[in-house]
Formats: sequence, C-alpha cells, structure tokens
Amino acid sequence: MTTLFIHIKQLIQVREKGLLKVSGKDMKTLPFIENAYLLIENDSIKDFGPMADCRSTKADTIIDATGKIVMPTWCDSHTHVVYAGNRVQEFVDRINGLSYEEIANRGGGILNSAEQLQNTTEDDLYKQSLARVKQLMALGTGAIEIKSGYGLTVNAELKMLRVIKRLKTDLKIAIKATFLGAHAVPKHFKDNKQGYLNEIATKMLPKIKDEQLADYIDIFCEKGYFDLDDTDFILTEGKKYGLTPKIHVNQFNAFGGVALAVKHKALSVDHLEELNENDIEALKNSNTMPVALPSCSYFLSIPYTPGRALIDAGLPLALATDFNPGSTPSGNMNFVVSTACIKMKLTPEEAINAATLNGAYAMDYSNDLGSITIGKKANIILTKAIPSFHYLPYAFGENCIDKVMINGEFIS
Ligand SMILES: N=CN[C@@H](CCC(=O)O)C(=O)O
Ligand SMILES: [Zn+2]
Repeated sequence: MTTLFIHIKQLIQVREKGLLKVSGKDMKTLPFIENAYLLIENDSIKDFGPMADCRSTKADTIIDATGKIVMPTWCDSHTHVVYAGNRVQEFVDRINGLSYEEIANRGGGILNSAEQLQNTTEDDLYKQSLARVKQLMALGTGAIEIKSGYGLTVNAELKMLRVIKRLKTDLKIAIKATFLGAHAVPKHFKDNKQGYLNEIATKMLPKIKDEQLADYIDIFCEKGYFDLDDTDFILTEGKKYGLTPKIHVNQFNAFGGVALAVKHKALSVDHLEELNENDIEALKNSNTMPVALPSCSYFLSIPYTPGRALIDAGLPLALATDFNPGSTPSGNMNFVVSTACIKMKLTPEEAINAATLNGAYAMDYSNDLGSITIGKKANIILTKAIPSFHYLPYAFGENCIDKVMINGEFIS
C-alpha cells in the first residue's frame, strides 16, 4: 500500500535519522523542502525530496498537495484526557472571583473530578475518553501521553489505567500511560498523607506492574499537594517498578522540584510557570525535557512558562496541551503552538519543533515519530492551501488541517 504526495508547497520538519531532540539555538531552524514529494509505504515514510528528484510516478494513492503544507503530526506529551464529566461549574465560579486554589481548598478541583470518576463505570469512562481522543486526532495529534490521577483509590486508579490500555489497543495513535496516583491527597486520607503514599507504594504500584499498565510515574510536586520528600519517595518507589519519572512541578511555586526530578533522571518536567535560575541550572547537562503547557496558563490566567529563557539558556523545550477538565479543557495542539508564539514569544520554527520532535522525545517516541524521516511512522498532517508554515500559528483559531494520516492511513 503506497501513498504519494506530490507538489507539496512546503514539506516541513525534514530530518536525518538519529536526531532525538533539538535544543537552544537549533530550535530556530525548522528544515523544509519547497515543492516536494513524500512517499509513504504501508505505515512508514519511504522517501521524500524535491519534486525534481521524484522518481516514483506510481502509487496506490496520489495526492496533489499544491499550495499545501505537509508535516509530522503533533506529539502531545502531557494530557489527562481520561476523565469523567466536566468542571463547568468551577469555570463559572472562577469567573465570579474564586481562584483555582480556593476552589481546590473547598473540596473542588482534582477531588471533584475524582468523585465523578469513582462514580463512573469503566465502559462509560472509556466511551467519554475515546470520543475526546478521536477529536484530538482530527486536530492533528498523532501521539499522546495520558495520565491517571483522577481515581485516587486503588480501584479507580486501575480503572483509569485500564481505560488507557484499551485506548492503546483500539486506536492507531501512539499512546504512553503515566501513573499519577499522587495527584492529590484523597478525602479518605485527609490528615494522613503518608498513609496514602504508602497505599500507592504497596497496593497500587504492584498491581500496575502485574498488568503492565504504565510507562511513567508522576506526582504533583506543589505546595498544598506533595512536597520534596513525598516526591523523592514516590519517584523512588515508581522506579523500583520500572517506571520513569515525568512530573508536574513549578506550576504555582518553585522550591527545588526541578533539581530533584533531574536527580531522578526524569524524562520531563512539566508546567514550569514559576521558574528560577537554579531550575535552569539544574536542567543544563541533563537529559530531562522541560515541557510548557500554555493552554493551562491561558485558561487559569497564570504566568506562561518562560520558554524564551529556557531556549536562550541552550535548553530544549516541548509543548503539550495538559488537556484536563479543571485547568485546561482543550486538547488542541494548534492552539498550543499559536499561544506559544503569541504569549511566550517562540518563533513558529521553535514552537513547531517543540510540538513535534521534542514532544516525541518527552514520550520516548522520537526514534519513530516527530519528524519527516525515512523509516519513521507515517503520521502526517496535510494542511489546506495556506501561504506558508508561519501561517499555522498566525491564524490562531482557524482550522488549517485538511487531512490527518496515522500509520499510513487517513483518519479524516
Ligand atoms: N496541576 C495538576 N494537575 C492538572 C490539573 C488538575 C485539575 O485541575 O484537574 C494540571 O496539570 O493542570
Ligand atoms: Zn497536568
């Protein structure tokens, strides 16, 4: 089965094999070929180059991409897309003056989502989540990470992770699963945080390992949630079960969580709305990817991650949605890329690098996804006719996508 795209206006993010992430100044370059072709064979990228070099004239499907951009699909390395119901009332409460923290302190927030999820059957949770993931795929996302963390009991956390496993089996999109049992202290452990952490270590992690339900271990390292000792404990316990750390840190306060995550060889540190020099120093000479979540900053009206400072310090940066019912009820990576340019002052080249190759890195997928590279999976966005790739973040809110291909097959 072959598909040949011809006369592509710009084929972007073309890379040699072996490049797993881009950092610092290199993020300003987004290699592309004008008037290009791209040949897909079965589920992989077989060949590409300038039209003048196009030797293949036969394929099962030929697509004339005149005026259009072809690029790798978005790699969304931070989502909570498996959740039950919504938190619309909290949205209205915030408009009327309550803060995110005040809502959480009143028993809303994560605990509200946990209650809704505990009262939802696994099948219903699967259906709600499947609909969301399909929506994201149509918006150009070809790989996602999904977290647990709205269960907060042994059964409900396992329910979430089993739903993620079903999504992995049923959908073509690449999915990584993260265990975020330490998302908040549940009501039944109020005043006994260590009791809950012990439950995670002794009851949840062994079952997760038995059923092979997770790739990563996460914790919400934040004042009022889990401190540095808790984070050290959970990451140590998770690693005993083969789970790599990938954590929520510095959303509202910076107090050493980044350095601790680096010490634990975290794959990524996510949020970073509050960032200081020590955090930046800790990330230098590490393999940990900083991940910014600009839709969360937009929705909560909190500071944007200082992405410019990270890149200017020579570091890499990834962009992700944080799709969840409380702080970011949107999984649209196109909006994330626009917002990173508009609010964080990333160039379109930097933002697209951050949302493709670096996003793939933050899920251990950059050997297979995140760029137009021979041998990588054929996860492709074909845009509508647009002036250039710079138009993608510029035309925020406009749907510029014509078709999305996942593993060599068009899904829309
Ligand atoms: N900050 C922690 N967790 C989620 C949101 C949790 C919620 O409000 O439901 C986040 O990444 O923003
Ligand atoms: Zn999150």
